[in-house]
Amino acid sequence: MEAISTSIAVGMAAALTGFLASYQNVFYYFHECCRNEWISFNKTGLQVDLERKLFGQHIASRVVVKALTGFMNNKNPKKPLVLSLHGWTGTGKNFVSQLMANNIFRRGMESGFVHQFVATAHFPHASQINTYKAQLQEWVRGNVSICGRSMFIFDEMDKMHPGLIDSIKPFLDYYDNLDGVSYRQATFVFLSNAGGESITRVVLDFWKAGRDREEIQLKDLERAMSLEVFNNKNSGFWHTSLIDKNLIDFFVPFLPLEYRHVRMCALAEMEAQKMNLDEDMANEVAKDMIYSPKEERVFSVKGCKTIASKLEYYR
Ligand SMILES: Nc1ncnc2c1ncn2[C@@H]1O[C@H](COP(=O)(O)OP(=O)(O)OP(=O)(O)O)[C@@H](O)[C@H]1O
Repeated sequence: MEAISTSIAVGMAAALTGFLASYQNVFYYFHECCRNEWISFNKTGLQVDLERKLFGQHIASRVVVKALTGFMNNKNPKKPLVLSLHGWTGTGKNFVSQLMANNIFRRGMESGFVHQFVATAHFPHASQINTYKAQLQEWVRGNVSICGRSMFIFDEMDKMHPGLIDSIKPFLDYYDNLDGVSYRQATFVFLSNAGGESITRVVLDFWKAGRDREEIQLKDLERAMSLEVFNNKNSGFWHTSLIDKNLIDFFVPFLPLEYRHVRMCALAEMEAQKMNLDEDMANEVAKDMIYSPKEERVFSVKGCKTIASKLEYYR
């Protein structure tokens, strides 16, 4: 009798465990959690997105795919992935961050594991730097302890207070863990306009020499770009040892966009807004943008920014 009741109890416990496990699976199917169902890198998806949606950025596309593939496939990275995206306004830095998030997190930028900071909006007052430092450190620590695969995007990095950049430095380093939290699976993406002038100079030289833009390689830009970032006294980077200490894994240059790219942006935006594709309107929009330098007028000063609002006007 006793044996029967024991086996019934064991059976019930097993059934309950099974029920709880499947309940948990159903729960996590609908509620985002730090598991593979919600976070997994889709390399092909990223490649396709970059090929189809990102215009004129052959180097950035290549570097981003390479960096993420290596990092996401490594079960035991030695440090978090740190990408620094540089270039003129409107050339696609935020856009690429979104494409990255979309191909790692099922909820993309809406994911609770993707965190975006904008220097001027989130940390506007230099006098409150100590409060910001403490808040930022706690925010990063808290979120990484919930999910190691968290992604942090820092926009306007060049406007960020040097002290604030310094305060996140330990998270980017090769530490096994800090106070019991390991940051090695996390991704940090820094966006800035620093380096934009140097990048433009190199692209202009290629253009003047009649060379194909696609011939430009990362090495053609890297040196000029890092010199500008280093020497720019207004840039937050200048004060810090992020670059000094090799904490940035990849510099990702964004090239200034030309008329043909702006045109493609206009067509893409029409598609996004479910409008009929109108080549003439795309030409008009592209023609109305301002191009620099003064004599050559090759590069759109605002890149593809403001295209969406311009379309409203032409409709
Ligand atoms: N290279 C590009 N290819 C396709 N679309 C682009 C590209 N660059 C910009 N766009 C479009 O323009 C919009 C604005 O660009 P985005 O915000 O990515 O620029 P940014 O480089 O981050 O600029 P900023 O330095 O001012 O923040 C994007 O949402 C996208 O729709």
